[in-house]
Amino acid sequence: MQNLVLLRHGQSQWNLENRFTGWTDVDLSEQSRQEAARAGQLLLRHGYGFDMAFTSVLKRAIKTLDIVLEELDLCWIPVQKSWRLNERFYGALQGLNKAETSEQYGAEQVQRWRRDPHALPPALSPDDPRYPGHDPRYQHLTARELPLTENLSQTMARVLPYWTEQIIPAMRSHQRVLVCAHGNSLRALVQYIDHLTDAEVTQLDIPTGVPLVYELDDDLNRIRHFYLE
Ligand SMILES: O=C(O)[C@H](O)COP(=O)(O)O
Repeated sequence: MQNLVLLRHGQSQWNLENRFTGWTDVDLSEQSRQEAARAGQLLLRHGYGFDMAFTSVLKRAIKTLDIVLEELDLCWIPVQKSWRLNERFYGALQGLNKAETSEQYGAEQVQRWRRDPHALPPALSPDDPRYPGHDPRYQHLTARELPLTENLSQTMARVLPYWTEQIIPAMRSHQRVLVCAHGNSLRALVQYIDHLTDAEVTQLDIPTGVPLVYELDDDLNRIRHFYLE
């Protein structure tokens, strides 16, 4: 048996301000540093150790991971960063306040954009300053890979190659793995690992800063999973 730990970054400044974030590279809030430290302490107390970690190219996940590794005294382990673990790209909603958007479009529509795995938020145009093609960290991406908007099933489609080509091989070579990512990139991963239906994933919310432990058999099938308390 082996463990895999998934962790959503601590509260970001825009989680706090209730704004759609997506690929916007906002920082952690003050509170989240404590959340991340607590996640690290919990992992330490329950005896979890790691040989390698994976995260996105967004600072709220990177900094959360740094704080967790600091608590575990594991700052030295290899950390691999990829855009494929980024938050779901929220298109033209990025930056908007979620409550104000509900007032404008109706709560039901906004809930569909947020949770329905096939609902596409309004798209950006490539000349929008929020388009990731303007950001040097995404320069190696093809035009097809650069999103204008994304639903959860598209997020899953770009997370899965990373899962099968990087994370699974690390676990197959018995590396103990920590993945620090985002609410929706983790929802996509959990839908895949747990074989959730679209109806089930619509109900799924992953809390910030709480380690989600998967116990996997030798074929990396899920035995059980639980949040560390
Ligand atoms: O990108 C965001 O706004 C959040 O990280 C996730 O938001 P959601 O819960 O509205 O999907």
